[in-house]
Amino acid sequence: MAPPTDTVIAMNKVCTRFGSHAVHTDLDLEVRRGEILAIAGGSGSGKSVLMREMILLQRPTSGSIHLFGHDIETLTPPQAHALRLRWGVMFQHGGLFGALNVRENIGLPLREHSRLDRALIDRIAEWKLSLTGLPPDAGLKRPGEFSGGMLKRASLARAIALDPELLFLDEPTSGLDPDSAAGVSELILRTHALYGLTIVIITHDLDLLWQACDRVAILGEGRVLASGSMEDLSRHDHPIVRGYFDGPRQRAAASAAHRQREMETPWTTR
Ligand SMILES: Nc1ncnc2c1ncn2[C@@H]1O[C@H](COP(=O)(O)OP(=O)(O)OP(=O)(O)O)[C@@H](O)[C@H]1O
Repeated sequence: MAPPTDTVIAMNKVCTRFGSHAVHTDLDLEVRRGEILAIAGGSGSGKSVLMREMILLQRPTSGSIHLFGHDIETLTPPQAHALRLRWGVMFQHGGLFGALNVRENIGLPLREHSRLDRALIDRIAEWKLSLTGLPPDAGLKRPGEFSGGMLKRASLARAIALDPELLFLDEPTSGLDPDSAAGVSELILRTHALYGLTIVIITHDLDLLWQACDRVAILGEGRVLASGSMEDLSRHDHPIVRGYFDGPRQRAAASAAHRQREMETPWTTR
C-alpha cells in the first residue's frame, strides 16, 4: 500500500545484510514532509547504510522503501534520475572537488542538470554561498584553503544548489569546535525555515539533536529502537536510548536547549 502523501520516505521491514553480517533486521522508519528528522545510534548501527538506501546508492536485502510515494523496486532509470534531482546531500567530509574553486563546486549540479549559462550559474552559486554566511570572495578559493566549518557551509551551499525538497546531512557538525558547530546548527534551522525543506540528519551531536530536530530516530539492534522528540525520548527506558540522556554532557545539552527555547530567536522557535 502506498504511504500517505505527507510521508516523504517510508521504510518498512527493511533488512540489510553484508554476507552473514546483518546490519538492519526489521527496520521501520517514516520521514514526514517538512520535518527535521535526525538518525542517531552507536557506531556501526547502520546510519550511513540507511542514508545510502534512502538516496538510492544501495538496495536493502529485503523490505520496502517508498520515496515520494514511489516504490524503489519499480522505478525505471528515468524515474530514479528524476527523484535524485529532488534531494540534495551534504556528505560528512564535504565531498567538494579540490581541483575546482568553491563557486565551481557549488555550480556543478547546475552545470550537470540545467541548461543555464555559465554567468547565471556563477550568480546562483554566489547567492547560495551568501545564504550560508560565507563572504563573497570565498567562492574563488579552493576547498583546501577552508576551515572545517567553512567546508561544511560550502558543502551545504552545493547541496541546495538545485533547490531540493529534501536535504540529507551526514554528520554536519562533526569535527567542528563548539562555536562553529553552533553556527552550522543555526544555519540548518535558517535553511529549513527559508526553503520549507524536509531534512534528514545523521548525527551524534547532542546539541544538534536537542536544538534543531523535530524528531529523532535512534538505531540499535538492527532496528529503530525509538523515535520522537527529544522530550518524548527522554522518558524512554531502553538502555541505548537512555545513553542520550543520562550523564553530565547529556544533561548540559538538554539544559542549553531549554534555555535557548526560552530566548526564542526567529529561527529557533521550535
Ligand atoms: N559495503 C559494505 N560492505 C560490508 N559491510 C559494510 C558495508 N557498508 C557498511 N558495512 C557495515 O555495516 C555496518 C554499519 O555501517 P554504517 O557505516 O552504516 O554504520 P554507522 O552507524 O554509520 O557508523 P558510524 O557512526 O561509525 O559512522 C558496519 O558494521 C559496517 O562495517
